[in-house]
Amino acid sequence: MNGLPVLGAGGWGTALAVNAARNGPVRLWARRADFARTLAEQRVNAAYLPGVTLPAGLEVTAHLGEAITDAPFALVVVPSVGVPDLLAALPRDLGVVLCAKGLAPDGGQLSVLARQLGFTRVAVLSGPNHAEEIGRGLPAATVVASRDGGFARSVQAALMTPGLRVYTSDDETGVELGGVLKNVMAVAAGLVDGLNLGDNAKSALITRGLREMNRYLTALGAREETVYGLSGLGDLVATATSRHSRNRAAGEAIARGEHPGQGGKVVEGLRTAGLLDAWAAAHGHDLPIVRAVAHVTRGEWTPGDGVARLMEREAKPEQH
Ligand SMILES: NC(=O)C1=CN([C@@H]2O[C@H](COP(=O)(O)OP(=O)(O)OC[C@H]3O[C@@H](n4cnc5c(N)ncnc54)[C@H](O)[C@@H]3O)[C@@H](O)[C@H]2O)C=CC1
Ligand SMILES: O=C(CO)COP(=O)(O)O
Repeated sequence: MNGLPVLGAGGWGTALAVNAARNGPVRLWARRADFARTLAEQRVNAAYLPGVTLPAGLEVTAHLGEAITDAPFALVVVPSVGVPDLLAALPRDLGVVLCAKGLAPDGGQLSVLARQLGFTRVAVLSGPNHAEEIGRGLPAATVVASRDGGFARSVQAALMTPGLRVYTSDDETGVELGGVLKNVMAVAAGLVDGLNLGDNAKSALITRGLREMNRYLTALGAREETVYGLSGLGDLVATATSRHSRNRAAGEAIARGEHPGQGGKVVEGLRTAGLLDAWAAAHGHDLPIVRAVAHVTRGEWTPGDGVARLMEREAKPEQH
């Protein structure tokens, strides 16, 4: 086997693999052998990305060693909970492109964890990128960020296609955390939708959510221009307003008193809200929307309580 390794055969891994196969061979790794066999035989990922045919240059394997042999780098596209174990199983001289939009178990960045584990070529990939649209080849743009500019450009070359415009950045923290935070804001946007609070409320939520993202990201060293780029504002808009978003749909379900599960597909914002709320409490940061989402998703506040607490905060200038 040869080609670009894409590790994780959910919706996003499959869409990235289909896109990269326009440039050359791709090896898609699925954790479960029976699932890998089904994908290889049916040439479609009916469970996570229905309606998208797997092209001929895309091979599927459940053997991790086979998937990465002789490859300079791999895309890591499993949900954030699975990233630590997968990284631990990879050789440290492999470049890793972290594509999950979630946090490490300690609430820190997955890119920081990768470096702690001994990886030296680390990049993050994030942007307004619904798998359902990229899998179909609809036009989209994304960002690959790495401290190592040469590595970012290699990843850019592997993923840039007529359907996907890939920009580079050296602001790893900004690009990574934009995608993490916007998921929580999308859950909040779903709560607004499910409660039928209207367009003004949704717009206020998105705008104040962006302000909250800006406070958190810049406190952690991100550049403000990154917050207003594709991986920040771009992905916030894409997710908070999308019929595809599982995070938005989970918020909507909670507001209606239903279970937030999305048919076995990962909803990163639910886990992230709790981790970020704990981080904010421990470090004296004010993240009111994150706090409301964490309390509502844990069932400690009703969705109505969450809205009331946000509306009743102290009066202040817009810039604060
Ligand atoms: N779906 C999308 O449009 C996009 C998703 N992402 C991010 O990509 C990451 C993966 O999401 P999706 O592919 O959408 O998820 P998904 O819910 O479509 O599929 C998850 C896949 O990961 C596998 N998996 C679950 N736990 C695992 C583990 N511990 N080790 C290995 N494999 C495991 C599942 O079997 C499944 O194949 C998430 O962090 C998500 O936020 C980022 C951009 C777009
Ligand atoms: O990250 C995404 C789009 O950029 C996908 O969002 P959801 O996980 O909410 O579906």
